[in-house]
Amino acid sequence: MRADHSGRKEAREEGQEARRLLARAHAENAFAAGEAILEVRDLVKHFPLTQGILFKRQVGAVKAVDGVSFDLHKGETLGIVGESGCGKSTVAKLVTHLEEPTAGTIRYKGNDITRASGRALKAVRRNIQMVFQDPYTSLNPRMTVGDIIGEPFDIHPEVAPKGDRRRKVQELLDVVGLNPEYINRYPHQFSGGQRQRIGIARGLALRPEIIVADEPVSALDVSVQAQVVNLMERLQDEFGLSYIFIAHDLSVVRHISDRVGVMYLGKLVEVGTEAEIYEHPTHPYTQALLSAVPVPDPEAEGKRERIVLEGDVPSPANPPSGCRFRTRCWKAQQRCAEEEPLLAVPENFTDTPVDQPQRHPSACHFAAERAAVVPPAGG
Ligand SMILES: Nc1ncnc2c1ncn2[C@@H]1O[C@H](COP(=O)(O)OP(=O)(O)OP(=O)(O)O)[C@@H](O)[C@H]1O
Repeated sequence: MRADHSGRKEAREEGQEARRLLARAHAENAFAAGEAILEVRDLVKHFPLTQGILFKRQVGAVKAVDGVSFDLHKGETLGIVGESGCGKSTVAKLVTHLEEPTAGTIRYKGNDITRASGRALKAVRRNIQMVFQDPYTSLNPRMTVGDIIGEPFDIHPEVAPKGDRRRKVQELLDVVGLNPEYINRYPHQFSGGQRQRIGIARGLALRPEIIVADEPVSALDVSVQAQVVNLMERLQDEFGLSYIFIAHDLSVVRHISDRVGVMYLGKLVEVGTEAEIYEHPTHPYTQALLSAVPVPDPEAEGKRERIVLEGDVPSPANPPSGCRFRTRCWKAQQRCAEEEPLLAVPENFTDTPVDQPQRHPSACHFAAERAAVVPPAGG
């Protein structure tokens, strides 16, 4: 019995290794084909947990991001979704170099920028810009809109020489749909949506190639959210931008994203195209998240089954062994506690034709489709 068990375990480990290699080869191919503008591999950020006042000693670590890999392609929007505390903002800060990773690599156009410093870091910061969540607190209330939008030019005067700045800022105001004559106004004179437009104009000032938007519309009224998302889509087309769009709201992410990554406790658990994730999710966590999205049609709402997750999200300082989602998962078995599922095409879909939407990376030993959890797009 025992020999049989260890034999199966060995076979499983071999299978896992093969899938790990395949996943890596696939990622490398994608880059070799010149598709990826940004490659993130095995990114880790652990924040030390310390105790003591005079003599601080480390007693553990918050595993905010724990082995995240993805590619971002030119002109693409990659949405990242997940509950509060799953590590989305930390991923954003790592990609934009506001935090230094504990491990892993970030490559921009083939160059390793993980620990870039000096000139290289300046160039990275110019090309990868961030738009923040809260337009009410992220803009300095004492600065005029012109100074806020033009501030990046102080660090990169080559983009806009002093005499040219006012015109450049007015152009940017126009591009984001604000009156260029508002250049001398202060943030409090604008609505939430207008303030987020100012934040976007500032993000665009240096003509970046990538914008990382961390919950850019979460603080706005629903009616204003759509306007800002539409503006971002228009700017993407106009300037050939690539976006990493972070949000906890699955409906907002669906609207703008080409691909979506679902995060849970510091890891990506499922990645796929918008249709793969929303219409053919195979990870139980994604299915639970989607089942909680409100459906506008009361009849459809009445018919669908809502998955209620039990328990709270475990602490990222002490995540469960094996699959991190297992403590809240209705499918969990012994294997889930012993063996961490990889983010790859699940075993039971490896024979599925490649063009089938259910065949996409999902980190679950028991990945399976679950029908009709969300309304069709636009429904
Ligand atoms: N500077 C820090 N020091 C210690 N722990 C941190 C720090 N920044 C984030 N964390 C922790 O890391 C985990 C992930 O946080 P993060 O803000 O990335 O999550 P999130 O998914 O963006 O959530 P939210 O939407 O609430 O911002 C959380 O448990 C958080 O408390």
